[in-house]
Amino acid sequence: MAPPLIKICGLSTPEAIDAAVAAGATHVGLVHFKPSPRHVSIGRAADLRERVPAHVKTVLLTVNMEPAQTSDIVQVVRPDVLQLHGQETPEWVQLMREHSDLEIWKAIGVKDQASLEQAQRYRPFAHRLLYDAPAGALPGGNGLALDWRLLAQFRHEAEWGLAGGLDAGNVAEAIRQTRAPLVDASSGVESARGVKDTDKIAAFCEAARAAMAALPG
Ligand SMILES: O=C(O)c1ccccc1NCC(=O)[C@H](O)[C@H](O)COP(=O)(O)O
Repeated sequence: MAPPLIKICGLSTPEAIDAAVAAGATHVGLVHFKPSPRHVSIGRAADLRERVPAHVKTVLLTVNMEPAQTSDIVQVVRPDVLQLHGQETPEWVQLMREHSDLEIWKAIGVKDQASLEQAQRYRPFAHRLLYDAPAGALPGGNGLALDWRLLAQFRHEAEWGLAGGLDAGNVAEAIRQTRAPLVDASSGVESARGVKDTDKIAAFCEAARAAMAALPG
């Protein structure tokens, strides 16, 4: 079975990066979106990225940013993965794909079966679909869960991951129901909005690993 993939998103301090790496996260997420309490400037994102060891992937998250501007930022931050978390169209994702060597993830707000089916339009262009709750006050990072039953019933033909309202207390059940190969948490590993909590990060990673290891076959 493939090793479990665990992403901790919305990291904005060196201490939070270190906590996620020490806890065994496979991916760390940097949010570049000014309205977010987790926003990091390009300079800060580049500094934080320097701190991430080679075995952990850095995910840079943007929202509805023009491809040309995104390319400029990518050159400075040098992430491993670009996570598009807005209303970027499949054509937009295709353009990014054609003009960069990066792994590209498209976040999808899942509200019903139809939205899940619509999301498959991104399959030829995105390396991974990241299923999240529908947008709330922010496009993501709202601590809201989607209906996991939708993913459990779906026949996945793309690489994918589960985000939205996950924490140490519910991630095992989320994995049991959906068999998600990648789980992603932000709000659920914070002590206050935008403030990451070392113990919660460690507990989340531990619970996710144990649940993935316990999956049958
Ligand atoms: O975290 C933010 O503030 C944010 C802002 C705008 C777009 C996406 C954002 N976050 C994405 C994530 O942190 C996760 O990929 C995902 O949405 C899970 O968040 P949460 O429900 O808080 O665990």
